[in-house]
Amino acid sequence: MESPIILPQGAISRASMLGLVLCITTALLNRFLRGGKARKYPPGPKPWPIIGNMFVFKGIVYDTEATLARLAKNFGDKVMIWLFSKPFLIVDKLEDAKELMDKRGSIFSDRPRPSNFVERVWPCLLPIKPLGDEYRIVRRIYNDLLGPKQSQSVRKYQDYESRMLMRDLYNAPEKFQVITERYSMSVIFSAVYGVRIGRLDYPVIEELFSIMDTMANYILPGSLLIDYLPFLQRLPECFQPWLKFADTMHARESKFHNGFLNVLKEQIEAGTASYCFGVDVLKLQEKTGLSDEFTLDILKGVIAAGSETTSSMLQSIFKALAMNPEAQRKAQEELDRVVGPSRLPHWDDAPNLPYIRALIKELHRWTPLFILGVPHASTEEVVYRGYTLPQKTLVMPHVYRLSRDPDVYEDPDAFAPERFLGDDLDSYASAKQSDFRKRDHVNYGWGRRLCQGIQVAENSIFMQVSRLLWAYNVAPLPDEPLRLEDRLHGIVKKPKPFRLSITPRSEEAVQVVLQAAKQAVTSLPDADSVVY
Ligand code: HEM
Repeated sequence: MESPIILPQGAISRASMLGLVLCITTALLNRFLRGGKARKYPPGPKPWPIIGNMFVFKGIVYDTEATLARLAKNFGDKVMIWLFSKPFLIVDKLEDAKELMDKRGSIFSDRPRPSNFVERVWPCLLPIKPLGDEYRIVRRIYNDLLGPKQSQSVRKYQDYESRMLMRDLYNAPEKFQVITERYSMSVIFSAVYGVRIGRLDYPVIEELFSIMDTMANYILPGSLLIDYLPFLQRLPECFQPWLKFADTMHARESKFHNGFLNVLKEQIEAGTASYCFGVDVLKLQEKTGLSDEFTLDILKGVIAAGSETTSSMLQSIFKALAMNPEAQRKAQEELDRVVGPSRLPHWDDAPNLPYIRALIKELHRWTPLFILGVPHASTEEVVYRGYTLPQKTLVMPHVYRLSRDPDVYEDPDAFAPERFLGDDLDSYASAKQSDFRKRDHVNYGWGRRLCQGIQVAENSIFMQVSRLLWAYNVAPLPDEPLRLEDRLHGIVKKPKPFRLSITPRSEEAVQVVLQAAKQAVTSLPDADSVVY
């Protein structure tokens, strides 16, 4: 269905004509101010008067990989593009990404101000929140919530759900993408609300997917008219129909999440609640008097940041493993030696599985979650390597290229977990290394905006990779060659639906998987009890 506020692809030129008239004064003023001093900007395509590189920007939104490859070929590893007077710097080199977003983190840790539409729907979505008091409060709360100790406390849900996942893969291997989606959703909802998701076809979960699908059309930068014509946000509210729609979506989402929070509150009252992040946030609310809305927004934010990301990563992992049988074989040899044939791998095995650790790092490097990572905005003008980067420059890490930077990774296109053997640091510690060459991968971002869910995510990935390879062989089907570049359009580039062969490694493995699922216990209520 066409929406009056989403920008259909062909409408950009119409939008720009309208913008041309209304932006002219501001843009000329901007140009005059910018041109005051002689500045050398990084190379990039020549901007059009007023609209800048709007058409290149459109290419980045709708045809990301091809457009970025063209820009790199024509202009090198640092490319500046302009959207009206807003500068964007695309970086392809790990050294530059580290220098800007990590070493100059005091300057490059802001986010672009989201449109008033996105702000109204997700007031507390930390990954897109600009710096400010509210950002600092939420970041501090998340630091406490998602730290190593709390992440350990929710491991029991990851263990439980991964047993269900292993069993489901045996029963319906062809549904591995849905099975993985359910696993990721159930882990994050268990961790946040203490409510598990046994099935994806519950009406309440269908409502979640419906909200997510609707919002996917609006959140991608460049998909709304106001992304191109931001001055429209200064019109009186009655002339901004998208705000009414934003309020409706926010209310719909709140209703959904309140259903989950109410189940948790009932459990707390009855004295039967298991530990989850919601328990901590409700205690904090009692202590500090946070409003109900803010409390709910904090919890919503964890779900939003942690569900699609993990699910997408886990699905890519299936594909990467199938494409790399030799690495799979080596991992299985290690699992057989360390874990043996009669039980599933467990947390305690992790320190004794160096190849699995290296394999997980390589999976992050080889098939990163984002092609173009989450942008960092600067709060002041800097001169970097002779180039001026104006205040509010958006640094866009080209994660796919960064993960194949030949200055750091030998034979970067090869899938070679061996490159990480001997690197015992976890991804969080590795991100803090001052030498960019020593960091394992950049899938969790940089500096002060580094992903706060690393521990939760890494635990989920360890459970899936170690148990999957212990129990199953994953291989491509003869009639379906697998290609990394087959991804869906969206912020998180999920793999397009694909098929695989997933077969048990032995009859004994099947028995262990079925037994482990049978013996698994949980006291968490299921989402079918949620009233929304
Ligand atoms: C494999 C899974 C995941 C990947 C690859 C991932 C990656 C990322 C990336 C690239 C960023 C932006 C970093 C930057 O701007 O430099 C980010 C931000 C964030 N992530 Fe994750 N993430 C994952 C899972 C999770 C999970 C499970 C949670 C929560 C439980 C989470 C919570 C967050 C939060 C709160 C932020 C915002 C940080 C900020 O802007 O200050 N993430 N993540």
